[in-house]
Amino acid sequence: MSQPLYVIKIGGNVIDNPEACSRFLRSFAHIKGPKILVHGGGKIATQIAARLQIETRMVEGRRITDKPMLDVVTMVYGGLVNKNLVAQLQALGCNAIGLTGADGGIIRSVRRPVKTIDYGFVGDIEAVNGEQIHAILGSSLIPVIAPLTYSTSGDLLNTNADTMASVTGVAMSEFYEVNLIYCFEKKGVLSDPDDDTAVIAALNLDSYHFYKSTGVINKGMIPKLDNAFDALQAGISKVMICHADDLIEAIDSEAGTAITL
Ligand SMILES: Nc1ncnc2c1ncn2[C@@H]1O[C@H](COP(=O)(O)OP(=O)(O)O)[C@@H](O)[C@H]1O
Ligand SMILES: CC(=O)N[C@@H](CCC(=O)OP(=O)(O)O)C(=O)O
Repeated sequence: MSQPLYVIKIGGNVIDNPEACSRFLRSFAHIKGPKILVHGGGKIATQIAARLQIETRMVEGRRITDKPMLDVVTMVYGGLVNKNLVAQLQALGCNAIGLTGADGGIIRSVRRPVKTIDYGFVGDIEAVNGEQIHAILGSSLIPVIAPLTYSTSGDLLNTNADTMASVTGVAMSEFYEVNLIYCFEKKGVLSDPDDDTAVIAALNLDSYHFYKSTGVINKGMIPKLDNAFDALQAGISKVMICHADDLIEAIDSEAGTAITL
């Protein structure tokens, strides 16, 4: 059996809370062996854009990214958020290296074609350079990946962080037994949105479709789960969705929601 690799995604609501973020990073630092952190930061991008008087428009959970917004997300994801996470991990003894999809050519995308909506500089992922990421991990570095990719025409493209984590995990399953864990600010996928303790311990495709049809699963959880099921269908060993405080317990299947086909 191949070696385990942990691909952990942390969402913007946790990153935006310094105490919650530092608790999460301490747990992340405890994970032994090869690991990758993929981060979001959507909430912070929205706040900084507002300070610059740039309006945020989201359609189906995706940010409309015109040139001024691309500049904001480049600065926020590739700079502010990524480098602060790297600095904090270094202080915890983790040799983290901050990367966008453009660095080392690790994740290439194509600008999303305009159908009814023009998303602007938003990328749909075309290729992940798993060999390159494997080589970085082989140097005992811990990649911290920002949700930006590059196109063959030289653009940086804004790319959903949940999707970045899923496709990165899939590419790495050629080399490792990949565990993909989505960490956010709730205890898992909930069967009652008003009850934070109503965690669904295991969610398969049938129960997902049921909860989606009743509206219990909605908004940002839908694309997150679509990414989770895509990852399982493409060969990832295990996918969990859990609270950022419960990362270690979720690795041991003692907290959060296990996603199964
Ligand atoms: N059934 C559900 N259980 C938990 N969260 C849900 C559910 N349905 C919708 N959500 C929403 O999904 C959000 C998570 O998606 P998103 O905001 O995209 O996450 P992230 O912070 O990781 O980017 C939660 O903040 C929650 O409001
Ligand atoms: C295209 C697109 O929508 N990109 C996302 C990337 C950040 C992200 O995914 O952040 P969270 O994980 O914190 O939501 C955005 O700009 O909001």
